[in-house]
Amino acid sequence: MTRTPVNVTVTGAAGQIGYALLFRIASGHLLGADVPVKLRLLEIPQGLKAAEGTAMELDDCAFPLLRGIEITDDPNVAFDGANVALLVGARPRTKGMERGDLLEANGGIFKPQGKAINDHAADDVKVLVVGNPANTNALIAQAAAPDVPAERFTAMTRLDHNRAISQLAAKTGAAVSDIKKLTIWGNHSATQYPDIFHAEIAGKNAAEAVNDEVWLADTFIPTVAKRGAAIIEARGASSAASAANAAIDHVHTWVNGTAEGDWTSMGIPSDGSYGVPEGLISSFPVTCEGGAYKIVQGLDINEFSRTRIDASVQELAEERDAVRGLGLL
Ligand SMILES: NC(=O)c1ccc[n+]([C@@H]2O[C@H](COP(=O)([O-])OP(=O)(O)OC[C@H]3O[C@@H](n4cnc5c(N)ncnc54)[C@H](O)[C@@H]3O)[C@@H](O)[C@H]2O)c1
Ligand SMILES: O=C(O)C[C@H](O)C(=O)O
Repeated sequence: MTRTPVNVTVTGAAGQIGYALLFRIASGHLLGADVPVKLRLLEIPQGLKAAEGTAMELDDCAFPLLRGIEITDDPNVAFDGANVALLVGARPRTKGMERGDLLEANGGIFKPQGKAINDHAADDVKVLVVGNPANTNALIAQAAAPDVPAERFTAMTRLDHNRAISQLAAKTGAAVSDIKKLTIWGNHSATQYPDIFHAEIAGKNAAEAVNDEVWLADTFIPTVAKRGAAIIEARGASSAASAANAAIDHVHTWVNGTAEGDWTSMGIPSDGSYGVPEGLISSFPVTCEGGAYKIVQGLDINEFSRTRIDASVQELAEERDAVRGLGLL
């Protein structure tokens, strides 16, 4: 049976994450090896020529699943009929720019894109925001799309989740595939909290296996939370292939489900669970099934975790108040 292609829109398509992302979408890693895709690439006018170059390379791969590429600088065209929207393009922080300036500049991007999704996307649209500050950009886009169910707007903390698994594997000598139920809580920022208290290594509790609170507090948490800055320092540019890989993982899991006995981390609108104020887009442990996610309930949060979750959530609330003050919500 021939399947109808899924429309996948990627913003910031000519950027470095876009370059690492598009070939994997077209080769079937985003949705599945039997799911044809049509790509829509959104760029600003200065980025269109480079996006055309990337599209030429995509053509040159002769991917069997790729059923078309459209390039545009108009969000209304880019999101028309979109089933999956990957919002990667964002305004990077430049010298002398304050956090408020960054939020305002990104408001100018994510508000119109949210409106375009509201007006033109397919009924089943799923949105992943990668562009930073990802959680608050997702909130801005979601607020501009009142006709789209709020839970369809998500922010990426899967890169943090993957980083944490890798650090834990390195510390314990375990295989990455043996580590389950790790959680990133809060914001995709240096305040995020990677939680190993409910994680398992080959079925055993990870915190007990590690048994080293000093390593946890002074090495593991800051290493994961500041990994983005460490990559920038080492590479001279922010993470790209690993960010693209995490975007693929995030959507693949959302659409195809979490494995039995495991969960993942996603930035999603809070329903008030775990004391996170309703509406904030915060990272939670979630399971996915049938194209929908659910927050894992009933986890016991100890004092060590509570303080750190609260600090990151507080930062999210401040970002929300700042964009509200700018009239973006
Ligand atoms: N959430 C995460 O884990 C995570 C990880 C890595 C990077 N990021 C963020 O992802 C974003 C993209 O990173 P990058 O390295 O690809 O940046 P980049 O500068 O290489 O590319 C960004 C692209 O976006 C385009 N763009 C800007 N405004 C746009 C708009 N209004 N519409 C469409 N396109 C637009 C630019 O022209 C550029 O081509 C950054 O904000 C970065 O901080 C997030
Ligand atoms: O940290 C950054 O600024 C880039 C990105 O968000 C990352 O986590 O690698």
